[in-house]
Amino acid sequence: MPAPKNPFKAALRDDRFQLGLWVALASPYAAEVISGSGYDWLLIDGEHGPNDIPLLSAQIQALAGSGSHPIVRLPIGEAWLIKQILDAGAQTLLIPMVESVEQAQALVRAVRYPPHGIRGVGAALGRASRFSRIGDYLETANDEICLLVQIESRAGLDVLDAVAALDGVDGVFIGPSDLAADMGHLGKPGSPEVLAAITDAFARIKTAGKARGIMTLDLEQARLYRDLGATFMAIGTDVTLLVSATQQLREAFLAGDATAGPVSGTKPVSGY
Ligand SMILES: O=C(O)C(=O)C[C@H](O)[C@@H](O)CO
Repeated sequence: MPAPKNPFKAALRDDRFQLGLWVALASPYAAEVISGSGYDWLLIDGEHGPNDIPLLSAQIQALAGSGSHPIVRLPIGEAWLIKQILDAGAQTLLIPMVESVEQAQALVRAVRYPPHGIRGVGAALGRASRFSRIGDYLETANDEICLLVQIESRAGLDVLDAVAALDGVDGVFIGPSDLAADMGHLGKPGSPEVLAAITDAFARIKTAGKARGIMTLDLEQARLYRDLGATFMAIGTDVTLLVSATQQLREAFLAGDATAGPVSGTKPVSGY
């Protein structure tokens, strides 16, 4: 029995657009709630969410069987962290702040077993092999791992073509917030200079035949990014949605406007 197929990697290979959401509440319960909302992927954020390996693993478990594929973002692309989270069952990783070809090459090797890489052999202890119940895991795992790297600085843009061309890099995610900050537009990812850099980056990634990823909290910007060729895109975060929905509901009630609730038109399950 081989390693589980990676539906997200297959979709990228077929150039099928994938819509996602950022999940940073560091709660398996919240992740499971969100997994019923129909997103193709959910980004479990180990960089800016207060997550550790056990919590990241629990959120991967919470999404099991849902239609939302878990993409785990590690805080840094260290081989030992990659080994742990792959053994825990992650099949798609997003690694932030890639700024050299050597760094990207090391990431490719970290997600692959020898002789093609350096991933430590221990999956028999982890969810990845269904605790050794997948007998052919070692021989079939490499092909079902999807490696996404983040280019989110001017240094990263300088090496983008070489990074995107690497065998084993399946997609490149442009981090608009960090890229804007590095370009001198802190807090302004929609700045014309940043948008021009993203537009150019998407074209270069497409030339390399790889998937283009991005995220935004602005639906108008999301449609623009989609028109620019985004292949996988997140359009919100659990944290900001929770803040806005709870605040809007209170304000609507206090204003006496019962129709303006953030989820008006959605009836709770009967017996609520
Ligand atoms: O630079 C970016 O933008 C990203 O990498 C996404 C952010 O880190 C995400 O946390 C939303 O703010």
